[in-house]
Amino acid sequence: MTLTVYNTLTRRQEPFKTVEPGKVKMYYCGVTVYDYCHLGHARACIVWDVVRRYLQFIGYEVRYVQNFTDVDDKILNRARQEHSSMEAVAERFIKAYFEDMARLGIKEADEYPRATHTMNGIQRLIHELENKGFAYPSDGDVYYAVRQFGEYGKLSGRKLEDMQAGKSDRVNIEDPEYQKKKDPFDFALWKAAKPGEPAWESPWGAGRPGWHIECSAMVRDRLGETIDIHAGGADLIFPHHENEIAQSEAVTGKPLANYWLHNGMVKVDGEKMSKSLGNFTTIRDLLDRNVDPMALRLFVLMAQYRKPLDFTDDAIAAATNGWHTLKEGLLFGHQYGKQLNWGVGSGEWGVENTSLLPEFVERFQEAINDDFNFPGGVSVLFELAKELRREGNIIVHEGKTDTPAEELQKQWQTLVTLAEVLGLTAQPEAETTVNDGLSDAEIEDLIQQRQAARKARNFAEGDRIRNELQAKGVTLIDSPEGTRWHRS
Ligand SMILES: Nc1ncnc2c1ncn2[C@@H]1O[C@H](COP(=O)(O)OP(=O)(O)OP(=O)(O)O)[C@@H](O)[C@H]1O
Ligand SMILES: [Zn+2]
Repeated sequence: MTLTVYNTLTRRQEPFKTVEPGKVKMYYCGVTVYDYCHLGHARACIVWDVVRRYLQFIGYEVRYVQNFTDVDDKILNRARQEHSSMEAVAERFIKAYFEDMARLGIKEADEYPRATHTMNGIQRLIHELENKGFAYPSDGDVYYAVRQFGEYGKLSGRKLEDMQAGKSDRVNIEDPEYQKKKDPFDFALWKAAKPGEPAWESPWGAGRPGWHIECSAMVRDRLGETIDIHAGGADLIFPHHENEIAQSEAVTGKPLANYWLHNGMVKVDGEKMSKSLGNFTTIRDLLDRNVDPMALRLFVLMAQYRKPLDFTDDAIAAATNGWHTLKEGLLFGHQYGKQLNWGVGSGEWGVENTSLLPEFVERFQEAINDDFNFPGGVSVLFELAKELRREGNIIVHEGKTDTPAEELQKQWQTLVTLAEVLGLTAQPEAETTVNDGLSDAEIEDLIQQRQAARKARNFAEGDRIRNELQAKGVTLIDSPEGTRWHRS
C-alpha cells in the first residue's frame, strides 16, 4: 500500500517518497499573532496534526516545524490600538495559541521558530539573493526582482504576462512602495524602519523583514534546503508560497519542497473566515459554548481536507452527534471490559498486547493513503463504533452477548488505536474523577519527567506523559516561558 498525495506544484496525485528514507521533514506556515485563533486556523492545525500523526503511524519519523509570524503591520496596528508593543501583542497571542491548541489535542511541533528570532538567517538569505542578482536595494528597502526568476508562477500556475499590472491587488500605485520598485511585481524582502516602529540593524539600514522571506529563512535554518512537505492554507499559494519558492530556489538551485500541500478554507457565507475580514468565530468562543473539542475535530475530518468547508451551527451539531456515537464506541472497553473479563487490572485493557483487526486497519489505511481521505478513515471508525454500541445495548438488555469477548476486545482496541491516529480520544468520566486526586507536587513531578524526556528528544515518552496527565484530568499548556497546567 502506497501513500499518494495531491501536490499543488504538479497538480497531480503522486506517490509519496521522502528525500531520506523513513524520515519526513515538514513545515507548516503558522499564524500571524495579532488575534485569537479562529476556526480556519483550527482546521489547518487539525489537518496538519493528523497528517503528521498518520505519517508517524505508518512508520515515518517526522520532524515538524511551524512558525509564528511575529513582525507584521497587522501586529503593529493592534499594538498601536492597545497602546502596547508589537512584542507584547505577539506574546499574548502566542500564549493564547498554545492554550487553544492544547484544548484541541494538537500535538506540539518540534520547533516553533519566530521571525524575530531568525534575523540572521533572513539577512543572510537576502544578501545571497542580492549577490546572485535576484534582489536590489532601494531607498532603505530591498526588493526581489521577480522577472529574474524564470520559474516564477510555477506553483500557482500564474504567468506574469497574464497578471494585469494595476489590477492585481499586489500592485497598488498609491502605495509608497510602488515608487521604489523597478517592476510592479517585485516584492519587499526588507523594509526600511519607519519612525517609532521596531527595527533591526542590517547592511541596508535599520528595518524589518518582509513576510515571505521569513519562511524561506526558517525552513532553511531549521530543516535544510529541500524538505519533503511544505503545508499551509490554500490562501497562501499565491503570493506567499510562490515567493518562498522564488527566494529559496534562486539561492540554492534546489527544490524548496517536494510536496506542496494545501488545506481548503473554512468559509462563512461563502467567504474565507479571516482575522482581517472580522467574520470569524474563535476556537475559544466555540469551545466555551460547550462544543466538545473532539466534535470540532470530527467536523474538520469529515470533510475532504482540500475542499472549502462551510462553518454553520448545523454542521457543528451534526459533528457533535457523530462524536457521541464514536465516543460510545471508544468508551466500550471502559464500560464493559471488566464484565467481559478482558485483561483485568492492566488499566489499558492490554492494548499493547493484543493484535488489532487487520481488515479494519487496512481499510483505514487504504482510505487515508488516497490523498489523506480522512472522511474515509472516519467511516471505518463509525463502523466499529456502531457495532460496539449494538453489542453494548445487547449486554445492557440481556446481561451478556454471544460475540466472543476476545473479538470485542480486538474491535475496541482497533477503534481506539485508529481514532488516536486522527487525534480522537475519549476519557471515561469515572476515571477522571478517581484520578482527580493527583497532588500538585505529583503533577509537577510528571511535568519535569516530561521535560527531561523531551530534552533527550524522546518525544514519544513526552507525549505519553502528557496523555497520562490528560487522562487524569490535567491539561498542560506549553509556552515559551515553560509549561503550565490546569485541572479540567
Ligand atoms: N479560513 C481559513 N480556513 C483554513 N485555513 C486558514 C483560514 N484562514 C487562515 N488559514 C490558515 O492558517 C494559517 C495562518 O493564517 P493567518 O495568520 O494568515 O490567518 P488569517 O485569518 O488569514 O489572517 P489575516 O486575515 O490577517 O490574513 C495559514 O496557513 C492560513 O492559510
Ligand atoms: Zn510561510
